[in-house]
Amino acid sequence: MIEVNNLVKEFDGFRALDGTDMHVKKGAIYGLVGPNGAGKSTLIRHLTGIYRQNEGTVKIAGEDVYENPHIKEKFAFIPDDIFYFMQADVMEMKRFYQGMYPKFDDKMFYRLMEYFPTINPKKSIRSLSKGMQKQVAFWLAICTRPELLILDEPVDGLDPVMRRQIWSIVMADVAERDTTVLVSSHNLRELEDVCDHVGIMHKGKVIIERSLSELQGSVCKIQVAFQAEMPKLPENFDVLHMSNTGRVYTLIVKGNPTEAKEQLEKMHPMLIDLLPLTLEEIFIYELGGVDYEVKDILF
Ligand SMILES: Nc1ncnc2c1ncn2[C@@H]1O[C@H](COP(=O)(O)OP(=O)(O)OP(=O)(O)O)[C@@H](O)[C@H]1O
Repeated sequence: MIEVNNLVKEFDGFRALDGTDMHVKKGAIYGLVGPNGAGKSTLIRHLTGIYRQNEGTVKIAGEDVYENPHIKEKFAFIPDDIFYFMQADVMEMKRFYQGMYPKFDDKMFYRLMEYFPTINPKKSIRSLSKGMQKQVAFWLAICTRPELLILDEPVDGLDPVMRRQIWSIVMADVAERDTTVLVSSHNLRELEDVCDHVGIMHKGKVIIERSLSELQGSVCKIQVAFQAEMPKLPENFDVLHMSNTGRVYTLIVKGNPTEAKEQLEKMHPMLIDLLPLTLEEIFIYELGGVDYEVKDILF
């Protein structure tokens, strides 16, 4: 559904995107993550046709995006800072969307109304809170029946109940219509629950692009305790991080979790346990700690 190849974007000689590649399959829920300034928003602005690239290609459903009005009917975009005609109310915005999106589903609009009980559709958007304005953005976006939903920090500013509500509406749409979702977020905990693919951006490049299960199968956390001191680990053991509380050591190891555990078992530990790694832990260890120095990427 999305094909980005060797994308370069320069601002006054600075390469915000430096040969970015990204591939998102139809029906995927793809989480785009990366530290501040990695280039996520710049990449999204190319996908939504706002920026023209210096080099490379940006395609949605096989078509070039820039200056292609036809492609805009296929996707809905919810940016971090939503733009509305502030004097307009929700009903007026709905009419505006209906004019722009031929597939706008009026019945769905009224069906979804019950999910947004605090929003009075006759009140001007200006008088709604920031979180409520975001709810309206989702409400209208889903009704456009997009093939692709592009979300930049989508649930920022929403309360926990509404976050869950919004995700359940999006997931239902994905299940029913095979919608593709690209979501950029810093909230890794939330992405972990909804995404099936992840792209990690760093310094203008997508440095890792994998299914979540592959990613979780390529680094592991092992807790291990030995009778005496910690023995020397095998030569091929690629330890990204090690900490201990007394004799219990916690190792973050690169590679296949089962194989890593089997190797340690040969050293006759008193205790050994394979623990799941969260996406947040993978992100931090893959990018080499809080300074985000990429030093241990072997993929
Ligand atoms: N219009 C612009 N003019 C000049 N530099 C820009 C412009 N837009 C982005 N940049 C630079 O490009 C780099 C990438 O910015 P971008 O906003 O894409 O990052 P991001 O990954 O979305 O960051 P964040 O997580 O903080 O939102 C940054 O160094 C930023 O300063």
